[in-house]
Amino acid sequence: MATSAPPVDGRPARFAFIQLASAGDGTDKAANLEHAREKLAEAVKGGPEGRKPDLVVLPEIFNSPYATAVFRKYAERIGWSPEKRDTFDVSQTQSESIRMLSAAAKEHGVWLIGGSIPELSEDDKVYNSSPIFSPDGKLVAVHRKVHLFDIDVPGGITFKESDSLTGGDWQTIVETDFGKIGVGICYDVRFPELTAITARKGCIAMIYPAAFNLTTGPLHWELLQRARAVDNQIYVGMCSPARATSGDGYKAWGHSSLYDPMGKAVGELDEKEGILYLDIDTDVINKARTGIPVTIQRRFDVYKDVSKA
Ligand SMILES: O=C(O)CCC(=O)C(=O)O
Repeated sequence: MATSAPPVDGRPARFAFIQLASAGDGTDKAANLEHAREKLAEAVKGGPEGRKPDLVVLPEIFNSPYATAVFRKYAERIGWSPEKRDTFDVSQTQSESIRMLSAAAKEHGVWLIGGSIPELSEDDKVYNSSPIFSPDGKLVAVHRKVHLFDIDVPGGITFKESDSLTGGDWQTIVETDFGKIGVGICYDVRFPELTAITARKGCIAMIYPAAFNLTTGPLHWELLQRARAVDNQIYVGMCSPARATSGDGYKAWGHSSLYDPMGKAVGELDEKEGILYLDIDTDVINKARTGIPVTIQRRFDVYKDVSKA
């Protein structure tokens, strides 16, 4: 039996989370895209230290209002599927958001988790989808939010994504030059199995474009990220939109943040628009796994099949 966890593959890297404000009231898609394009150009400059990030992340549903009634209206046909992973040609997509994001990733030479956008599928369903680009502008993956945000907290918040969205049915892992990264979207963070499997497949981080609210944000936003990070001894981060300061639309919690494998905050924003730079290091993962060796102490003989429990 192994006495220490095998080291993870990867190298130190820098992330930039863009806590984006909607342009105006959020209803003007062209303005939202233009604002995101400008903020991407700002993020790659690397802030006061001038250190360019390896990976830039945008928030959940950044090109449309976050409202079930309008997802279909804003939805775009991307045309990517896991079967087309090696052959997908971004110049053929009908999606203007994908074209803008691909061009930005290529122009700036960065990995890009392009937040999420409403996607219209070939069979006319609408998904909440996160496109991921390599530094040459290739669309390497699209994560469709697996777990839909259907909740009803009396006196708090009621939201039912399944009114207009369908849940995705694949897990998303991207192989970058600094390590494997898992991607989920917002409510997906509440399902520890997705993160556990991602970590066991060798990921160094799990990143969620997200948009928590003012009921569950203060209670669970930080807790869920730290729990996923400590359980799996990886980095876990969520990138939120900035909180809208006017109007009666969705009010996001903000507080984009990243936690390390020991549960320590690498960085966190408040609720306002901003760019968060975050440095990660695989040594931190390896040290955590050597010191607290849960990765090699698991008892799958006792909890063989969690789905049947
Ligand atoms: O899980 C939560 O409390 C919030 C989730 C959410 O806002 C979302 O999935 O968009």
